[in-house]
Amino acid sequence: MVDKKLSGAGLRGQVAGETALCTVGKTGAGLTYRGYDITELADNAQFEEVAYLLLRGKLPNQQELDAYKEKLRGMRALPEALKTTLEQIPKDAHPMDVMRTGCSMLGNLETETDFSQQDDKIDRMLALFPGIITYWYRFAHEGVRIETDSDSDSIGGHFLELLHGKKPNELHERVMNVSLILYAEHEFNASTFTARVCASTLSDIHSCVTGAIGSLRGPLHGGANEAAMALIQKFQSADEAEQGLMGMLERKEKIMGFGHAIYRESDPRNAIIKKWSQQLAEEVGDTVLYPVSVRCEEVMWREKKLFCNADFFHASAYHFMGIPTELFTPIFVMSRVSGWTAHVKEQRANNRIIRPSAEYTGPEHSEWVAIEQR
Ligand SMILES: CC(=O)SCCNC(=O)CCNC(=O)[C@H](O)C(C)(C)COP(=O)(O)OP(=O)(O)OC[C@H]1O[C@@H](n2cnc3c(N)ncnc32)[C@H](O)[C@@H]1OP(=O)(O)O
Ligand SMILES: O=C([O-])CC(=O)C(=O)O
Repeated sequence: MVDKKLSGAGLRGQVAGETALCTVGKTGAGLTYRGYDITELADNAQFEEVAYLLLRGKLPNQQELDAYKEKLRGMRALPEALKTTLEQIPKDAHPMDVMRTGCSMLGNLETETDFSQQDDKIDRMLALFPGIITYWYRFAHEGVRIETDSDSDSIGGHFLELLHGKKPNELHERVMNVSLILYAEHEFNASTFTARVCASTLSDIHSCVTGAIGSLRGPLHGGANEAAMALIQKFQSADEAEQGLMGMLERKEKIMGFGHAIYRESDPRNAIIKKWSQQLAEEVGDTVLYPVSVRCEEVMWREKKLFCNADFFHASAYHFMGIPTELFTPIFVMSRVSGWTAHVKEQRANNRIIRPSAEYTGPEHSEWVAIEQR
């Protein structure tokens, strides 16, 4: 993909606005949040610290971070009416639809009536999203009504604790933290652009995020981590994976978790999550999924010069932590809500309604035909 053209359909390569939040692929491969390199953030930061950076414009000092985490911990309780709504959603619903409904319902219960409330509304979503998805999931699948408070100090640890009903080990909490950092922000991707378009009409924050969840759901965007899992699970060995992929490429099928709209050489998030996936594979004694994933990566590069994006090794990493596949994209939501809402704030601070033009390709003039003559 080295000679990838950033032009043509899909608004590719067109500047659609300004942002001080993020650069993607500036050197062909890099990713920065407010100037900080993603590798450094993943190595050193807590997700809450990164959310603060995106939403408040600077890294917090220790006191600020402690206060921010304390605030988020205090906002984890689900309103009763939201629990009732979640209990109505069928067991076979897609969890992304549950997230969308959960966010939308929250907007009814705790409406943002004035933009001066935006920071509190955003923090509430960050604090509440793990509870929304796990409350529904465990009610629908196990028939239990869980408490959505936990002692966990981090959003990632909180999610795992609610999902599994017990404290995660240190490695799992760490990987969740890294994963949430990697997924937090990515410039004008489809879901973020959705949020900004909605914000540009001066709509409320829950509408912006609800729309963004809908855009993230698709397999060409956030849904790719689930699709990647479905792919690697089909194979019993690396050799079988190679054979399977060659067949798919011959049939010109899309391989989910590969390629990117902006990066030309690699997605810097891949090397990071791949390393953690390997550690988790060692922890669980995996001898299939990780080698299968590595072989897929090798074959795709050798055959198509296509590289793994952020989603591919997330699939095995999440699986090794016992996370059901259908919850993969909702985790993306728990993280990206920080980026989406940082963009909403940025859009609101310097707004003009986003309304591009279209190239008309329809008929020049159509003669009116009465209904009985059609
Ligand atoms: C966190 C994220 O959202 S990352 C993205 C997650 N999405 C996926 O993993 C889905 C699979 N990947 C894709 O569909 C694409 O690579 C996208 C949507 C990410 C980017 O789309 P585009 O920018 O339009 O792709 P691009 O212009 O690089 O495509 C070039 C060629 O490579 C092909 N190609 C791109 N990705 C893939 C893939 N994963 N598998 C097979 N072929 C591919 C395209 O079909 C295209 O071929 P063509 O010229 O014969 O039509
Ligand atoms: O930037 C994109 O088009 C998709 C992506 O990787 C993301 O949103 O994380």
